[in-house]
Amino acid sequence: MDGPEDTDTLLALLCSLLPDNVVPSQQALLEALLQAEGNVKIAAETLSKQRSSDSSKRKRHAGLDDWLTRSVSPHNVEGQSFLPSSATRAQSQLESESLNKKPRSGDGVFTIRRDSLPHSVASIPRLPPLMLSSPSLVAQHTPCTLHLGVLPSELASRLFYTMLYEAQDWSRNQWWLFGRLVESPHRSSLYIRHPVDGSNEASWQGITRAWYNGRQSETLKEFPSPMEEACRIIEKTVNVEMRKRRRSPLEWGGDPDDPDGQKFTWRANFAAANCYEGAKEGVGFHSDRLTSIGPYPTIASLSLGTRRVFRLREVIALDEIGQRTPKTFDITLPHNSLCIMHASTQECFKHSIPPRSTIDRFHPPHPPPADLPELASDPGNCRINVTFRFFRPDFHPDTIPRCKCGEMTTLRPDMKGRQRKVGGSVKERSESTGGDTMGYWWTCTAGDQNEGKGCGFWKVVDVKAEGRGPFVSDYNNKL
Ligand SMILES: O=C(O)CCC(=O)C(=O)O
Ligand SMILES: [Fe+2]
Repeated sequence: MDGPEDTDTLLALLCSLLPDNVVPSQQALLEALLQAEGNVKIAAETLSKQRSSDSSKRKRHAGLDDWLTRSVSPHNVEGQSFLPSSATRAQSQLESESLNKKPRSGDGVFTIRRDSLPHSVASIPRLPPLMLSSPSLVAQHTPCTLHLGVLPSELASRLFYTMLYEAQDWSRNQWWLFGRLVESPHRSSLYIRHPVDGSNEASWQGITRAWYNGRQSETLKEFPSPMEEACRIIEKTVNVEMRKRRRSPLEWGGDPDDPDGQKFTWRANFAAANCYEGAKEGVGFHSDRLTSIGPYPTIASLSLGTRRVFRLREVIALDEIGQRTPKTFDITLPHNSLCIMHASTQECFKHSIPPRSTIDRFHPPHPPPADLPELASDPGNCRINVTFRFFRPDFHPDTIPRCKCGEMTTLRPDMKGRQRKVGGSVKERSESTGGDTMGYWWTCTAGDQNEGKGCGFWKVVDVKAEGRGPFVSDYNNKL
């Protein structure tokens, strides 16, 4: 999973730490986070303790709401994130520094952070999530498709048990936020498929460092055999689906033909696996890091075990703010379902697995494989997610620009349309002309690990000058 870039991740983390009977408003959550200088554990303790004195607090929250609303002015509606995302770090370096500063004595916490407050949290009304309860509704409203019962039932069970066993060694991602080390509320791991483009595994090791937010400890594991079996089936499903869709110019165009002469073949060479144990584990809103998978990637996300809600939230461009409200969609992902995040999902939406108060118990339809050692986790209480991805050779770690910290930079889409030349609604961006209207940055994210201190490096991506490709657009030109 990716490092946190925004308030939502922080809010999700905070929610996951709260007892079921504590359900504060978003403003109350933000206030607690500010007071705790971003330490989610302290914020959670404060909120839990404050619960008994609700009536006096309500008065204070109304005051804060009022203050937040008043603080919004046309020139500062820009930031949707509580923390400036790395993509905007250069222009909001000062904000970022003020966020990392400890409050001076006598400073109201709101006074010192006035410029960096989450304007959009206060200013952009959020529509309640719309539940998309069938594959056709998913396809109609989002750039994703949902495929139920995608694997043979026995293989789905075998892969579930295998990954649950593997998950015992997975770790929680960690990163620095507000000067504190925070931890993802789920465990994850990265897997490599062999052979990868004829290159040796060592050449991809750099990717694990970036993947695990700079921690070198993890080594790449190979796909276990049921994952390989599943991957072959999933590749077929993805290719059938992709061939029905219009391709975006910046998508990978390097594997134009498969052995059957079909145009464009999607394949997976890496997989990121996640394990969510119990109702409270989840992942906050994020879009997947594009550094290795490039623009407009296709990601095939397999769900195994207990069903959970996958939440997608539109990110609207700055010029759309005030004109329309970003939509949020909930998709229930049952055991053995595949959600394909097609091209543009990462550019136009953020996604999350929100924590719940309860989850359905999962009854695996098959017993564990006889040769598998005993599991430490209760299978009825867990969800395994495997996201199959294609790491592009033209975005190999050796070719990724380094920032002044000496670390690999991160590829970020210009989700809010800051540098977009041609205006383009989310619909236009997701449907066709993505390559023409979407810009990208290389940005420093070294601060995720280095006690929050990055160098603020960012530069606009120029895929041609950087010698990347081939893209779908290059392929089309040759026709
Ligand atoms: O568990 C899921 O369905 C989502 C996982 C995810 O967002 C990720 O691995 O980046
Ligand atoms: Fe993700």
